Amino acid sequence: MSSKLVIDSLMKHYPNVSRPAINKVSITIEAGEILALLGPSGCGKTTTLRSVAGLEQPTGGTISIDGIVVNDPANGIFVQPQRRNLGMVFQSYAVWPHMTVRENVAYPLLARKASAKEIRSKVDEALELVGLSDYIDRPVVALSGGQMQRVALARSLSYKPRLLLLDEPLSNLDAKLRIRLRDDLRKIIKEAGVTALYVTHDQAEAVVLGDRIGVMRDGELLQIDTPLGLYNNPANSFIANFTGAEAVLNGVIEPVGGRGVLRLVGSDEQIKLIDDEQLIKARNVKISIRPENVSINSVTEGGHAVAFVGNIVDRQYQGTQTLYSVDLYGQRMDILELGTSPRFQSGEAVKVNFPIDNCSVFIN
Ligand SMILES: Nc1ncnc2c1ncn2[C@@H]1O[C@H](COP(=O)(O)OP(=O)(O)OP(=O)(O)O)[C@@H](O)[C@H]1O
Repeated sequence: MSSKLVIDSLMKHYPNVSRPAINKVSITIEAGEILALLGPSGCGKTTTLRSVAGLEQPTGGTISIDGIVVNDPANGIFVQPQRRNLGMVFQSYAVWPHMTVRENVAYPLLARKASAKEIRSKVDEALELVGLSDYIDRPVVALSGGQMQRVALARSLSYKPRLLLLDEPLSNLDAKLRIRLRDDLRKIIKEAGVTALYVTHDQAEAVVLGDRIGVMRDGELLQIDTPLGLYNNPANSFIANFTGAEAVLNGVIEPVGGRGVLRLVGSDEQIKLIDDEQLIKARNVKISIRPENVSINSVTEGGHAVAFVGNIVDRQYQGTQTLYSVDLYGQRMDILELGTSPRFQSGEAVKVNFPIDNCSVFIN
């Protein structure tokens, strides 16, 4: 059974620290949904997760699980962690080293006084879910890091928690394992049908795992949206940047008949028309573009709706792709081209095809 989690105006003030670690954070996670909480180190994501777990006492706001309030400091309500029926997986492999895989996964069921028959079937089911059925009698210390995290996950899911909380569970794994377990994790969580809160500073993890992503900075929740929404309509330049839009160019908007014409500083070419009044009023704006959304062509190739001529100043061959640094009217932008053979040289003039629908415009 999965549950709905509602976090409302949550606050956490640590004693003797002026800025709150979390500041009026409100998030609703629907039953069966995976919400990834993304943000740089120190933004307050772990504090939010630990508050939901009951391991941290928030100083304001409320948390409720399936309509039952578990935290409400203003009214003296605090439900102990063990009474919240949550599953947790952390960065460190929290497994019992002296036990086998079976004993580890059975542990929370024993603590809940389940019958031997029930324990057997639930352990089998949880290990099947994480793909470790063949390792059931192995001591956990004889497993790889990735397998230990699968044990930790199976142990957290075996007793069918109402919510699964995961705090950077892939951070200690090497790159290849991290990607494999990342891809499997979503399938496992969805198959278990459990509501999940997943904390990470890795945007790729958030995108692959989350049904929605919440982005935090300095204790505040800046935006919450689907991965597609977040990537294509970031609310501000911090989010655009944090989710990988590396090129930020200076733009200017000229008002024409109630609308605004967006141009790149130094160029006469119209990029697009703008209707946002605040942007038109600001005039000087930032245009953020993802390197992978821009394409480049030889200057001799055919036209494109909005194309600028730029010069390649540098290129970095990355094996499966090449990252070009291009000068555009005195501004630098990165452009990424997939493929194992770079097509352009440093110093070459190229046509830069501007992704009109995929550029975000922000006030300076
Ligand atoms: N016990 C504490 N006392 C005082 N300040 C704390 C305490 N624990 C955390 N903080 C502060 O609260 C803020 C949020 O910390 P938190 O651990 O939630 O961030 P985070 O986004 O999870 O970062 P990381 O990814 O590095 O764990 C930080 O500024 C941190 O320094």
